Amino acid sequence: MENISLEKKHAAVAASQLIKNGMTVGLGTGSTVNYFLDALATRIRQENLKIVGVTTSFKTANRAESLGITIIDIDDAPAIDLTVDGADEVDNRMNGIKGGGAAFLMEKIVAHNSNRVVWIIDSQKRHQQLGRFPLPVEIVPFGSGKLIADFKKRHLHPVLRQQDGKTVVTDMGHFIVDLVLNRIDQPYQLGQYLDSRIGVVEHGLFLGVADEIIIGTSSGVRQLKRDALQK
Ligand SMILES: O=C(CO)[C@H](O)[C@H](O)COP(=O)(O)O
Repeated sequence: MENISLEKKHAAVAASQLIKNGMTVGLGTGSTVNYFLDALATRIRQENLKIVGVTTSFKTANRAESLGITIIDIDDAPAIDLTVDGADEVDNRMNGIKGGGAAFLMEKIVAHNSNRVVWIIDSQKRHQQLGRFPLPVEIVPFGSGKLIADFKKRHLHPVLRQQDGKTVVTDMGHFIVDLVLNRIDQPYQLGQYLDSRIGVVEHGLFLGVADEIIIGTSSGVRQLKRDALQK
C-alpha cells in the first residue's frame, strides 16, 4: 500500500476505535472515510455493535449500507454522538478546508449537529496556514455567472468545478466554485464575506469545528485536541 493510503488507513482504524455501542455516528465523505467505514463495519460484525449512521453524502450512504451499516435521516436522530470525517487541509489552529469531494454542505450540517467532531487525515494535509488547497464554495446555479464575475473582480480566482467536461452538481443540486487563493490570511473574515453573498449556499472553511484530529503516519497516528490548543 502506498504511503498516503497507509496513513489514511491508520487514522481511520484509530477513529473506528472511538465508536461505542449505541452511538449515532456522523459519517463523512471521501477516501479516508471509506477506510473508516470498512473498519467500522468490521467492528459491527465482530463485536455485534449496535450503531446507526447519519450520512454526509449519497456516496457514503450507499457505501455504508452496502457494508451493513444502518443509515437514518438526520432529522430522525435525536443527537449525533460523534462525527468522523476527512479534511483537505488543516492549519495549526485546527481550522480546515473541506469540500474536495463536493460534500461539504451536508458535512457542515452534520458537524454542526454533532456532540463531537473528529477528522482523520494523512500527514501531507497539515500546513501553517490555509489556502494551498483551493477553497470550495457551493453556489446556486441561478445567477452563478454573476457571482463568479463578482468573485473575479475581488481577485478570488474562481474556477467552476467540472468533471469529465461537465459542471459538477452536488447532492443538493448546486454548483461548486473553487477559489484558487494559495494562502488565506484572514479565514474568519473571508468566511464572513462568503456567508454574506447572495447565491452562496456554503463554503468549505471549517473554523473551530474539529474537536480532535487524528493524523495518520507510516507507523501509527498522532492526535491533536482542541482542549490542548493554546488560547
Ligand atoms: O471534504 C471532503 C469531501 O467533501 C473530504 O473529507 C475531503 O475531500 C478529504 O477527502 P479524502 O479523504 O479523499 O482525502
